[in-house]
This record gives sequence, structure tokens and C-alpha cells, in this order.
Amino acid sequence: MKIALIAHDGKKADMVHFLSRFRDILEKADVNLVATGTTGSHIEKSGFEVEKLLSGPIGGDAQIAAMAAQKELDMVIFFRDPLDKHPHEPDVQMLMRICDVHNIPLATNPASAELMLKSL
Ligand SMILES: O=C(CO)COP(=O)(O)O
Repeated sequence: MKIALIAHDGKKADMVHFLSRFRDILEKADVNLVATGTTGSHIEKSGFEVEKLLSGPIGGDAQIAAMAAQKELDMVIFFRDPLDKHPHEPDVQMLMRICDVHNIPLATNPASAELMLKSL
């Protein structure tokens, strides 16, 4: 089982907090984590093993979308910051579209991500 993790800057602390809350579930389900670069660094610092891709604005979101299109992901958790602007918004939209095209579970906030993890 592979889960992709992405968080905009204003949501990185929320991502780390969220993963810490569900550490048990993630370990029991033998989940492999992959993340965009800066999100991945934060996650790593909190004690998780995670594969780090490029930072989002320079192609990390696109890399995650490519993995989703190739059916390499079981789930995507993307804590977006709806109150901030992002220069790579087209990549963000593309990632979400690809998840829909390939019917990959996508959570964009902690409440939905919690429901998805509890289903593991
Ligand atoms: O920009 C992002 C998502 O759109 C996240 O990228 P980083 O994890 O590298 O900050």
C-alpha cells in the first residue's frame, strides 16, 4: 500500500500532526509513504520513513500525478491551503484531475483523510 502526501506551506504542521495521530494505523497497514520534497522533509523529521520527490512548485505535484496515472498509488492526501495563492496551481489541478480520472481516493483535508485512513 502506497500513500502520497502533499501539504501546502500553511498546512505542513497540520500534516505532521495528522500523521502522528495515525501512526499506529500507518504502521499496522504496512504503508509506504511518498511525498513532495518539502512536505517529505517535515514528515521525515517527525520520525517517518518517506520517499521524497521534487518540491511541489518545481514538479513534485506532477511527479505524484504521474505515479497516480501509472496506478502506483492507493491513496493521495493533499492538504491544500485554500487561503493562499500558488504559482503552480495548474499542477495542483492536474494532480486532482488525474486522481479523478483513475479513481484514486483523494483527501484534501484532515477530516476526509481520517475517514480514509480508518478504512485501512
Ligand atoms: O507545493 C506543494 C503542493 O502543491 C507542496 O510541495 P512541497 O512539499 O515541496 O512544499
